[in-house]
Amino acid sequence: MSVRIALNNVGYSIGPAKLINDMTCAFTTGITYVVGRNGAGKSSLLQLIATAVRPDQGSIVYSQLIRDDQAGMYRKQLSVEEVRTMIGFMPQHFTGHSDMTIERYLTYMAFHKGIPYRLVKALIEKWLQGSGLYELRRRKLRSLSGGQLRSVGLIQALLNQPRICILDEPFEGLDNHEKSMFKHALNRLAFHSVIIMSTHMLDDIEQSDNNSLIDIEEGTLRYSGGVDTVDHILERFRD
Ligand SMILES: Nc1ncnc2c1ncn2[C@@H]1O[C@H](COP(=O)(O)OP(=O)(O)OP(=O)(O)O)[C@@H](O)[C@H]1O
Repeated sequence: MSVRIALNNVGYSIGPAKLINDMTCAFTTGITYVVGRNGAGKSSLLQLIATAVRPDQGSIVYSQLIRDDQAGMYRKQLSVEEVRTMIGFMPQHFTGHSDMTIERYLTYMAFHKGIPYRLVKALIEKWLQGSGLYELRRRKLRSLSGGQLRSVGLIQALLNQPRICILDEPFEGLDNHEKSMFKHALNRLAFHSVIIMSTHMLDDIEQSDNNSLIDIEEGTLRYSGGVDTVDHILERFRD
């Protein structure tokens, strides 16, 4: 059932540097694009939501709509442990396990995510075929190009159709075929998952009622809302 992520006055610092400043916003089912200039705090925000780092001010509350025969519909607050089992995350500098082959790494990740043994081989084969990585499946991650490694990072994040999917610059370095395959997969996932992705590539922002956008500047929220009414925000980045 649907997940909601609410940030309440979230602040995050490293030493004296204030990376995220008093941020209040919420994420629900669909794709939310996170935009902002270099150094705006996009990666920091995604790391916070992915539970990779903790806020030093405010809170992040994860909840899920539950249907219960006795209690009816209600929102259950999720623990960090529960949230972590629901997250697919691709960080900005994804490396995976550089000594593993693509096939071995994805198999390892599939087991790690609890995908039943009997489904793993066919599932990975399908992703590798779709992304054009099948012929490279016995190559070690460390020998891949930036775009190929990014594709592996995206596959591991999407493998188990996570209810929460956090992707930092997912399309960087991908060719058109790879990009359209992953966009298609994300659009399908967006019907029942919260997808949050940062992007520099404004042309990749898809106009849809289901999609949202947040714009941050120097760690502060400048805009949070629909994608359709924000051409003026996007103009800021086209210069
Ligand atoms: N370990 C750190 N110590 C101090 N400052 C940091 C650290 N990591 C990041 N910063 C600073 O925090 C700010 C936000 O960084 P962040 O990587 O979140 O931005 P970003 O919007 O993702 O940038 P980009 O688009 O260039 O990847 C930047 O000014 C960055 O220099």
